[in-house]
Amino acid sequence: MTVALQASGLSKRYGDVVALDDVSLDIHAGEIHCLFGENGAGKSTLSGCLYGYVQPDSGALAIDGRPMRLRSPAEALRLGIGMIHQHFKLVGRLSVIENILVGAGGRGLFLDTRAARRRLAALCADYGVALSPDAIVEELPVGLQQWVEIIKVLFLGVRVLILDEPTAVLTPQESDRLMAALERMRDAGMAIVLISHKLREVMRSDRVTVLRAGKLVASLKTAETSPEELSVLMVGRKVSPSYDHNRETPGEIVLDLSDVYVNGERGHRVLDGLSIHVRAHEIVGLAGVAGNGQRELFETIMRVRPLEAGRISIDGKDVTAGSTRDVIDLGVGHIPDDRYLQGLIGSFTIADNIVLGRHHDCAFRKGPFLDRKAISSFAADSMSEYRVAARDSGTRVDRLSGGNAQKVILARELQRSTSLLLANQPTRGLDIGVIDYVYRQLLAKKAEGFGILLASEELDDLMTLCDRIAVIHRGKIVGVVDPSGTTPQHLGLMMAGQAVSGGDAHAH
Ligand SMILES: Nc1ncnc2c1ncn2[C@@H]1O[C@H](COP(=O)(O)OP(=O)(O)OP(=O)(O)O)[C@@H](O)[C@H]1O
Repeated sequence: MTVALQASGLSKRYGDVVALDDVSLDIHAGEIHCLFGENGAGKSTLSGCLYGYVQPDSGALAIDGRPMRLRSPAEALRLGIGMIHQHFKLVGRLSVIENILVGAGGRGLFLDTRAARRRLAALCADYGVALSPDAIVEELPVGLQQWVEIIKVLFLGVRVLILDEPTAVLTPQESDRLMAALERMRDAGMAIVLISHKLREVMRSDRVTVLRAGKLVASLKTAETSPEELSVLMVGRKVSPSYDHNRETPGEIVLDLSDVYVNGERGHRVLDGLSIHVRAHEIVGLAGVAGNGQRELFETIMRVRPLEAGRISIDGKDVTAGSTRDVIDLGVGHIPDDRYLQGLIGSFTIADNIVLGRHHDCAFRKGPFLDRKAISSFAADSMSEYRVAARDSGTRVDRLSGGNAQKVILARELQRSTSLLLANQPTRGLDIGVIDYVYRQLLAKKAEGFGILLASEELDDLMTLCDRIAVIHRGKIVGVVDPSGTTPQHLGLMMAGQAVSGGDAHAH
C-alpha cells in the first residue's frame, strides 16, 4: 500500500496544554483511516496539522514520500489534501455551482461554467446525490450543504480527504449514504481520514488510530479490533452501559403546547398546528429529519419566536405572551443545537459562560458588584463535576474542544433548571464516555421529577432514554410511539413522512 501522507513526531502545545505529543502515523492511499478518541484528545489538532491549518511545534510531514511543510490550507489543497470541517465554509447566498466555481477559481483554475456543470452532474451521479446546480446553498438541507462542500473539494482533484465529524449533523440514513460514498472514494484510490465518535462508523473503516491526551495509544487494523477494545483504549474502561430505566408514573404536565402555529423569517409555516405535552418524571423524545421545525419548536417554547396562533403553558402558567426571561424564571433549562450560535459566548471564559444569565443571582454578587471569587469557585466545582477538560475556569470557551464546550452548556443548563429541560441534540460531538455521563444526568433529572423534551438525530439517544417518542414532520407531530414497540427503521419512515402510527402527541 502506498503511503499518501506521513506524519512523524508531531507535537503541539497551547500554553500548558499538550494537544499533540510526538504523534507519528501513516495514511495510506485506498484506505479509510479513522481518528478516534475522547473529547480533547487531539484529533482536530492532528487533522489541522495534516491540512496546514495548525502549525506543529515540532515534527515533520511527507507527502508521497517527499518531506513537505504545509504553511496553509491553500498549500495543502495545492498538494491534493482537502478537508471538510464541521462548520461549512460556503457562501450561503450563492448557488451550488457558484460556490464550486469560487472554490476552483480560488485555486487559479479556469473552469467554464458549462464544463463545471457537466462535471458536477457526473460527480452527483457517481455518488447518488440529488444536487441542483442552481439551488441556493442556504436553502438546502444540511446534508446537501455538506455535499456541496465535498464536491467543491473533489473538484480540485484531492487525493487525501479529511473529514471532521461529518456525520454529526446527518440523519442515520444520510450518514449511511455518506459512509458508502467514502468507501467508493477509497476504492478509487483516495486516502480518507475520518474523525468520528460513532463506533458503528469507526468499525466500517480500514484502520483506526486512537489518541488519548495528545498521545497515539494504538493504530490498528479495524478488522482486528472490536468496539469493546476501542472503548477501553479510548477511555481506559469498557463503555457498554445499561441504564436504570425507572418507568415511574408520570406526574403533572410541565409543558403543554396546543395547536401552535409559527411562521419563519421568510413568512413560511415552520410550526403547523403542533401539539405536544411533557409531564414531570417523563422524557419525551422528538424524532425528525433536521429542518422539520425542531429548532423553531425549542425557540418558540423559549419565547424567542412569536406565535401566529395557539397556546403554551409551563408548569400550569400561560406563557404564550411571555418573554424568554419569564420562561427561564420558571426554571426551564435549554440546551440548543448550535452551541456556538446560541449556547455560548466564545470570547468569554468558562466561568462567565457557566453563570451566564445568573449574574443577578445573590450567590454571585457582593452588594452591587460581581463576586468573582464565588463565580470562579462555582465554575471550578462545575468543571470537575461535568469533567470539563481545560486548565482553569478562566479559559476562553473558544479555546475548548467541541465536546468540552458542549459540557459547559450542559453544566449551566442542568444546574440552573428546576422543572423542565429542553435538550436539542445534547450528545452531538460528544465521545462515548461523555454520552454515557449525559444519559445518566438526564435520567437522574427525570427521577428528580423533571420533564424533559429531547430532540436527537441519534435514534439511539431516543430509544435508550425516552418514555414516548413524538415524530415531527413539516412542523407537525405526525405520530407518537412507545420506544419498546418500535424499530429505528419504522421511526425512520415516520420521520420521512412515509408511515403513520396510532396515537397523538397528547397520548401517554
Ligand atoms: N486554539 C487553541 N488554544 C488553546 N487550546 C487549544 C486550542 N485548540 C485546541 N486546544 C486544546 O488542545 C486539546 C486538544 O483539542 P482538539 O480540539 O484537538 O481535541 P479533539 O480530540 O478534536 O476533541 P473533540 O472530540 O472534543 O472535538 C484540548 O485540550 C483543547 O482544549
